Amino acid sequence: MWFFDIALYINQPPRSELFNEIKFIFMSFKNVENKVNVTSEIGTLRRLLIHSPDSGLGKVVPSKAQDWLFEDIVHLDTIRRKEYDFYVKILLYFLDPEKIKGKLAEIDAEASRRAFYKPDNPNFHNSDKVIEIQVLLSDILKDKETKLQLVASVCSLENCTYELQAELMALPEIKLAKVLISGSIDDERMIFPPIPNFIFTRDIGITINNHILMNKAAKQARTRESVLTKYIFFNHPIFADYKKNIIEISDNAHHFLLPYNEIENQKVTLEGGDVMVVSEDHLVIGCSERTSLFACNQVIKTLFKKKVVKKVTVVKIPKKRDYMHLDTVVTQVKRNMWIMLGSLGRMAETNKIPVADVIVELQNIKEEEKTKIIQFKIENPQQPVYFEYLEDLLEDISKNDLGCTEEVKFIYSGNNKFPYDTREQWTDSCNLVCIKEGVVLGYDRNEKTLEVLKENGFSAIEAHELVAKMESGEIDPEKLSNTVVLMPSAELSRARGGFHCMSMPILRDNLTPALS
Ligand SMILES: NC(=O)NCCC[C@H](N)C(=O)O
Repeated sequence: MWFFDIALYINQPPRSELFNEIKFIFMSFKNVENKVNVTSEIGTLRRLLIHSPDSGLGKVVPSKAQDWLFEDIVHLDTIRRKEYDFYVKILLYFLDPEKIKGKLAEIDAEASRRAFYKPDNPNFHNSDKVIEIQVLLSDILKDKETKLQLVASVCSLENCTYELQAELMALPEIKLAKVLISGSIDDERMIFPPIPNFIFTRDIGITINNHILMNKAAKQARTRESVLTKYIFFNHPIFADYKKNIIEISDNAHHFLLPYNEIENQKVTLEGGDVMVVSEDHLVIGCSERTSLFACNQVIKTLFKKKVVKKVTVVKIPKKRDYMHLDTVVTQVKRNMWIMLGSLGRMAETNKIPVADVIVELQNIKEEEKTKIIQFKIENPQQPVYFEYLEDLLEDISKNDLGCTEEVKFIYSGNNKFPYDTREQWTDSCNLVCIKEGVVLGYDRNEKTLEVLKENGFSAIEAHELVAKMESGEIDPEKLSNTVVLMPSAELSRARGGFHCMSMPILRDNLTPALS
């Protein structure tokens, strides 16, 4: 079998002439229930995994907020009632309207005490389209063997005593699922840390066509999420037909023989926010703070060997907290429209603050911060193609993978004007999720970016207004187009992720051919 190492290529200068293989996508618009299939970032969303803020978010203390990857402590009731619940409502109107349409007044009545939104409550919506991961966890815990294995794994990870392990084993599954996620028993007793980032389900795994690539968390604060999801993917009936299609990546062979100080540099880590299925044949991976070059290398080899995709592009972005995953700097809005941070693309030069004398070392650091883009093809991985700018890659995807004939447009965070570009990227201006092509959810606070979206033909509607109008019938979700839904964000944005991060699509419609 051929062997190649992307590290050999990533540091080479980009070639100017790009080789574009023209290929249009003609795919069916057929959906089958309980199917796992995602072939784009923008096809109509049919099923996804989400996780509503659990009580663990309300246990983040200031001294641990940064370690647990939150920028601040959040107010639990506000984040649920005034923010995340709107996300659930909107997803249900689009994906599973029977659950909500005509019932909103009762669902949101004070007397209902949010039962519809609580996964451990008998009146929980329990949608099989908008799938709450805590429900999947409690489902698999009904099996004694799985329960035994999972409790042992978590207890080993969290260094629990044998006595605590026995106590957890004795809990009924619905309660146990809650404890394994929140880290607390009866909401009172903290037994291990919360996993507040579990709301960012994008990062736990990625559906690539009919395969699922599992993550390998880079941060200790997210390792329990990986353990829980591994058991879910391998044991829950909704993934039963796809067991052979679950892809795990592993540490490099004999990594344990390396001295500790070298292990750090050779880590294999991958988080879903770095992985985008942009077409049936093409996967884009960010090599970032969270996803290592070694992981990219392994993913490419595995996907090519299994023939899951034909093309993988690695986008190396600066390893910075600000841009922890690729989807914090770029997401797709329509087949010919992308939203991105200008400083990582062609616009990098335009809003730089002038520096009089830049010393050579600093220049080198700047060089390291440049985005590098390299594309591997299954038929000849040893001859990769380089793209100079992110826009070049995105334009190539729109035109050559998705068959776009119109002009490809780039919406820049904060209109690419300092300081709004960086401020708004920090609060996820570039992290939008498509419910269907051209209908996206994003935070309400990124005003400058929104202005540019509006200039490019988008209307904006506040989440509460959209919900009211879908309930009254004034707006038909099927007919909505070119719209950005402005989601309340005061608390959620402190967790440093947007709606792209808060969604793990498992089924999207395939894109229909582009109209020419
Ligand atoms: N895909 C994403 O960008 N996810 C956001 C993750 C935010 C979370 N606080 C983290 O730092 O991991």
